[in-house]
Amino acid sequence: MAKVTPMMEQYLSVKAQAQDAFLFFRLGDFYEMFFEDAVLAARELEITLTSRGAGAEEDRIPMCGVPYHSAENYIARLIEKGYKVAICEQVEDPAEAKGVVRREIVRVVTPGTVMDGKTLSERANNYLAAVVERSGRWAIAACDLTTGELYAVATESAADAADELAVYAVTEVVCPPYVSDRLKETLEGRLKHVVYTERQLIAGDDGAWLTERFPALRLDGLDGTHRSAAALLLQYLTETQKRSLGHLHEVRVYEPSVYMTLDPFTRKNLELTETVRDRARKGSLLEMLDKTATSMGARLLRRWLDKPLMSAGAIRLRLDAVEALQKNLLLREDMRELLKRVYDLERLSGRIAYGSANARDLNALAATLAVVPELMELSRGAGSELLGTISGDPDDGADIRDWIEAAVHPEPPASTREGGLIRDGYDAHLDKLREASKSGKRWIAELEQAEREATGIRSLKIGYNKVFGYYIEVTRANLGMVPEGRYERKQTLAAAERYVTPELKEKEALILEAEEKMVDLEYGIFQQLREKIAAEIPRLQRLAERLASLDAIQSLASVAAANRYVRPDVHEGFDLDIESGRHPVVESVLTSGTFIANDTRLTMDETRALLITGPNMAGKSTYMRQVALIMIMAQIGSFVPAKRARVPIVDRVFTRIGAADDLAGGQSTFMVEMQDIQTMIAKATEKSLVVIDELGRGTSTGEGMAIAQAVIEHLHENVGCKTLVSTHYHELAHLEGSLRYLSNACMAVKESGGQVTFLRKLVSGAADTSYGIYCAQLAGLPDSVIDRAYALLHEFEANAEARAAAPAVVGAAAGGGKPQRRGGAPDAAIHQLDMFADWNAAPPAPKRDPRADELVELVKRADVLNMTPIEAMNFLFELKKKTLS
Ligand SMILES: Nc1ncnc2c1ncn2[C@@H]1O[C@H](COP(=O)(O)OP(=O)(O)OP(=O)(O)O)[C@@H](O)[C@H]1O
Repeated sequence: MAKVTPMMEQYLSVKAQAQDAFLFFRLGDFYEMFFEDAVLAARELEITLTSRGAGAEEDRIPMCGVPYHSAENYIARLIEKGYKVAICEQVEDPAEAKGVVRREIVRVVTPGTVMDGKTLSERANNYLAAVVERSGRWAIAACDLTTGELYAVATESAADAADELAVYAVTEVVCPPYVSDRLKETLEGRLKHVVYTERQLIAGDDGAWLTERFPALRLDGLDGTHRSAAALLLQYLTETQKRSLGHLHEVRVYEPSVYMTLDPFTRKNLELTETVRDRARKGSLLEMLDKTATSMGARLLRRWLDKPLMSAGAIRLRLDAVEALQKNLLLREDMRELLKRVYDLERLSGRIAYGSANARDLNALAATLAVVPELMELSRGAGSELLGTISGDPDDGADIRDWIEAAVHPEPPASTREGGLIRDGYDAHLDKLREASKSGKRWIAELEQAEREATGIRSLKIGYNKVFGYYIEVTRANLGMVPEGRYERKQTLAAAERYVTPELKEKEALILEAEEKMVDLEYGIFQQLREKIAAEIPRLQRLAERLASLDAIQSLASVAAANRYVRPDVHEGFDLDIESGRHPVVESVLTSGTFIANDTRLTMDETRALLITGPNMAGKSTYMRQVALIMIMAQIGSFVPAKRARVPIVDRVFTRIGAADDLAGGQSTFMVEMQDIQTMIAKATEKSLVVIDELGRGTSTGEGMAIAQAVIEHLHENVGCKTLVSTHYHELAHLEGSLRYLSNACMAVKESGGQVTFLRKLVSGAADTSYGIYCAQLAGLPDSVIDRAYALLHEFEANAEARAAAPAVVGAAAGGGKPQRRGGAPDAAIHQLDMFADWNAAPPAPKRDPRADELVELVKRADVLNMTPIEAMNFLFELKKKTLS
């Protein structure tokens, strides 16, 4: 483009500072976008693309725009789609500008830095993280800009860093390019909707940079790697926010080992915060546990669930507090009622720091502070150490509340630029101006009466509009009575004429001047107050944290009381002993009393691993998940769904479900499963809990079974962790004989009159069958298919028996014999029924056809789940050829 207009020149130079964002360029009442921004925005926002001349006529450029008053909506839509928006405003008064009005970017909104709008959930944090790598250590600095929380943690590998990022459910990651490549590779799409923003590390000394730019920021405990991450994060925030970040006043550093590690897959699979099927909060453990009354409490409870504790002392402190409230219904109810009056102090503080809080926000702050003394009084009386600490802090923000109550009008408008913000009597000058404006208005009201009398026009009115100011209005019928000379015509309407008089004009000038001054003065007073409060933000944040903790504890106590949960006895040993445990979520959706409770005993000296076989639909997955959930609940300080529970502290919970259940995940799910198993084997310790549902299902039976056995043996021999494995491979039951600490268990069923009832009771011993065909029958498959399936099964079993008669090929890895302690026969009342007992006596097996055997063998060996469609076609073609040959 040869020559551009001065305005375009300005646009291009501003755009150069916001390459990776849409530039919303303010022109009058619109934000305009040009060039590629315009083309893309028109498509994403479904708005009309136009063009305008930018210099020479042939250089028409694409453009589109959105009205500034509805820009928030458009910005939110772009952010939701993972874009960034740089907002460029006029920064000088057009009247004073020489040439093009100066324009600057005032803020860049990005997915990780949204401060308001509907993109932001009230009950969840919105984290932005910076990630750096230094000599193999990966540090993360994560910040929720809306609340001012700022954390730093360093991990030893990219995989661990990825786990941490998943905990924060970050929406945006700022990192150098090589780090983003590694993270993307490690996360492999497991963290959905993350925007990667590539930035280089800051040049020079991170620590010096931080102290120079953020002198008030506390950096205790940060090492060099943490500091790099914090500096990168704050540099990005400075670049995008272009304003005070006074509410970020402390970086909290922690060791990853102070919390239980839960990888993204385990979180997802256990449905801790959202369900697998529709990623909804409803149906998750969080939804079950969340009876908080405030958004702060809801966010804190989620953070607790994201990071279960590892210290028995800290867990017991929380449990004591929960117990104190669980036992005291009245206290709990009173607390809840008071908490309902508490506003989101964390986000209010953020808005105050940002200078975007309005007068209503300050009133909300005062209303919140008003509740604090009573809440703390209740908390003090509850009789728990943690509640005592929370209420022991004497700061209730009474001074801040007084400032607000003295100054701010009880019912102010949402805008801070229209006056009406400040109470009468607060500022003498403002009162004077108000009086002047009021007396002017009184004078005008009196004038109306006087003019009616002077002219004899009874319908004469004095009105006001923004364009013409005050005027005297006379209807057309009365125009003849208008005094000649004294009234000056100003505006003609269809039914009336409007006039002014010199004295009305003079009064108007006085009133408007007073009002303008009043608006400015009120805004000035308000701003001063807001800044004064901004200096107290660390206090407000501490208070917010105390209130959030009360709410989270109150929530856990309410849930415990409502669902008959018990206090777990948490200890640092190995043994797990749950009497009559229940699955908190499944139980809540079943009609009361129908959930069948089950015991769990995993001990160092007897059973460390359970191999659970049993029919489909019998409740294996539910049972294993319930054990994991109970352990996680205990470590966040929650009561648990059981009659009694002694729960050891675990460092990690791993879960893995069969590949076939995870098909939505992508192409090679079996590969992903194996990678997860690899991580599990590498990371699990004796203090971990491993839950594997349908191990090795994604490949052929032989290989699947071999892998399952090898993994179980490895966990048993080399790790010694608590393990729950469910399998369809009943053949693996023999492992009980060779693995000292493994026991068989199964889900009991009862049969009567050809009907199978799942009893959902875990009993010792191995199941004989999966009842898969029975399930198929329940699902309504035609009788012909069911009959044929039974016939084939019978045949397969006969083959298997024949093979079993040959020399054994599967040897036990565990050396040494194991005492005979097979699980024993199931309860007499509960038969591990052999569905095929009748079958053995039933029609003789069809005559053996070697060709059919070969086909069956081929089909059995086929790894269908890992075949491409073409391979599957070829395979089918081969089969067909063989049947014809
Ligand atoms: N203890 C229980 N009490 C009552 N109902 C239960 C119980 N456990 C499971 N259920 C019900 O049984 C259904 C099947 O349970 P689950 O998915 O755990 O079975 P499964 O043995 O893992 O089956 P599959 O092997 O087919 O995956 C669940 O949807 C649940 O509603």
